[in-house]
Amino acid sequence: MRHPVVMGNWKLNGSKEMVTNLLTGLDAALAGVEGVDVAVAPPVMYLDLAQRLISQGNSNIILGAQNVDVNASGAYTGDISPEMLKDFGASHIIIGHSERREYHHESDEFVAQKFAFLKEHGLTPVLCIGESEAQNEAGETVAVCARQLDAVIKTQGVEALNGAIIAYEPIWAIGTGKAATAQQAQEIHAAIRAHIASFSAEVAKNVVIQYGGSVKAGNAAELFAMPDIDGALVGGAALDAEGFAAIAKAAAEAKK
Ligand SMILES: O=C(CO)COP(=O)(O)O
Repeated sequence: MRHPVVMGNWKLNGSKEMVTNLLTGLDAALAGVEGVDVAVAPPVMYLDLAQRLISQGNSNIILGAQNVDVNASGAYTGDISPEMLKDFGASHIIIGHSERREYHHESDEFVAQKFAFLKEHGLTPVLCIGESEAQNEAGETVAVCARQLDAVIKTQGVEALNGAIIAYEPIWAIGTGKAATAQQAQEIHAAIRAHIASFSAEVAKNVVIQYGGSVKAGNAAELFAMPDIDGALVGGAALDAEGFAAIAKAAAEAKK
């Protein structure tokens, strides 16, 4: 049975005060919650503070980050390495988010390089895939997701997906309040899993596939009721401790 993972992607939001309030509130709101891995990805500036707050709390919040670069050290101004993320206890690292693919022109190949680099350093890639509205309307959703996955599978082997997390995030659903319906998302998740199964049934059975895009406390339960939706990558709703904890609880409840 796959263990659900609910992760908050805080994007470019935060201050020392906000990080303190959010993590303190989340720790309290998650008291007694079991059966779901809960992770947060603050901006890297706040990893140190987040690590300290999490270690003082009682719930096992997993620390993550929103990006990694592809060099280990040296003359790469502005870059962040896997070992630096590890140094602050961050284990679950988001790569290939559509905002980075779009605003930073990250290609499938570059994202795959990041994937390999994270694995090499023992970190968990949270690989985002997903189609634009135009691609969706053109019926290209599954082909786009398969192409984004194949950049990893065909260069690193399908076993590279063992222990990694895939986040299916349709771009048209991100920050729009227009989430995919549970049925729509299930259909694509099943197709993604079937694509992976065409390489290895075992890997496909075990890989966690999160849904992301306007997940809220109000639609989480119906999404998690779907057999191939193993958790969520949450943006806006992850900035509220109670609301985010409610999403995590819905995952724990649905996957009992
Ligand atoms: O991009 C997302 C998570 O990575 C989803 O963002 P929203 O939950 O704000 O739609």
